Amino acid sequence: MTLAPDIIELAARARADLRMGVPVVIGTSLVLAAETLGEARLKALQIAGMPLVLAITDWRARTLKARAYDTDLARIVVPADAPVDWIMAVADPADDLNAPMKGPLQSVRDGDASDARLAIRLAKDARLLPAVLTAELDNPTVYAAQNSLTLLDADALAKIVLTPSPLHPLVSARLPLEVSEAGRLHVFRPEDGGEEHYAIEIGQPSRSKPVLTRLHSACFTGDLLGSLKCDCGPQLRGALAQMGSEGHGVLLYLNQEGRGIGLANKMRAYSLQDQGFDTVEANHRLGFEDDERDFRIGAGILKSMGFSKVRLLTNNPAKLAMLEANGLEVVERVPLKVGETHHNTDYLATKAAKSGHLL
Ligand SMILES: Nc1nc2c(ncn2[C@@H]2O[C@H](COP(=O)(O)OP(=O)(O)OP(=O)(O)O)[C@@H](O)[C@H]2O)c(=O)[nH]1
Ligand SMILES: [Zn+2]
Repeated sequence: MTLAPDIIELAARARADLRMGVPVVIGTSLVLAAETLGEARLKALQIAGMPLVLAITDWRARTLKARAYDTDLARIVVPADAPVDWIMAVADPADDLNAPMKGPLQSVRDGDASDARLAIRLAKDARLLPAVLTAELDNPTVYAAQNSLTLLDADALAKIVLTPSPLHPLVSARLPLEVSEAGRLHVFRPEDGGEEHYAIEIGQPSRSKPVLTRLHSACFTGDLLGSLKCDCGPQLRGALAQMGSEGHGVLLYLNQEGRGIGLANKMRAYSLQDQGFDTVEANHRLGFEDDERDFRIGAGILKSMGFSKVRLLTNNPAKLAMLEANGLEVVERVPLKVGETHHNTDYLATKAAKSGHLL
């Protein structure tokens, strides 16, 4: 057996490289994340005379009024002498309102966008802004070897990126809680080096009856700091309290901070909200979908714990649909209306108007 890393391991390595500002090779493209691009590497590429393209999502392209010939993304031509600031101004909306955009931006029409699409997926998975600098390589294998870069086969990568990694129960231990002394915390670890997720089991819920369930997405600001901008903290404590008073339930704590964009990007979104954009518009200006979470992860954990029927504590119909589509029976939706403050009225109203949340 070979000791060489397989495609899942190479993808994990590539995510770490991109976060560090190290280039990776995907298919025939050299790729760097815009957010971590350094002046020295950009200069080296420019001196080598490599034509550079900045790939952004169609959401970001819409804000910048750039043509997205590749439907879900746009490949923007980078001027030969562009500094890092130019690239960041395209990638990051922080200064959109202050600094009028340089433009018009020219989009590439010819060629294949599939390497760029995979690169944006990896940048999102690395919780970076979805914007990547790319350059076409004549001989990707030799270039990667000469520069000690991670080399990913595009077809192999395409096969793994869209399916969530299998999760395995790692450890569980008794955890007495304020709401119930019969608490137990289970840790699940994915095979792809990504975030671990947790299940908090209260009591000993029967596996043959519907279990009171909450799929809670991590919210550092709401869960831990008592942020008034969202309703996450009260929802977390409310759900646990209800499980405690009924004597059993299961709360999945999914590490999908900021609806899957990560805390740094969520803070970027909060800055945009201070400029007057709502929660959905802020995600779009950053180049993200409204919601980047994958609820298949939650369905997988529930099934592996032996549950098949749930009473789901939520106001979000997308969670009901995703569980049903992934083999769980939702016998009841239990509303979870807690934590309204005068800071989050607009946030909750936007979720109802744009994300279909039930009031
Ligand atoms: N991107 C982004 N994420 C946010 C914002 N405010 C809160 N979040 C995140 O949104 C997620 C809220 O998740 P959940 O508690 O599962 O809520 P939900 O999808 O609204 O559904 P229910 O609470 O079940 O009704 C957490 O990951 C928060 O970090 C925001 O303005 N922008
Ligand atoms: Zn929150």
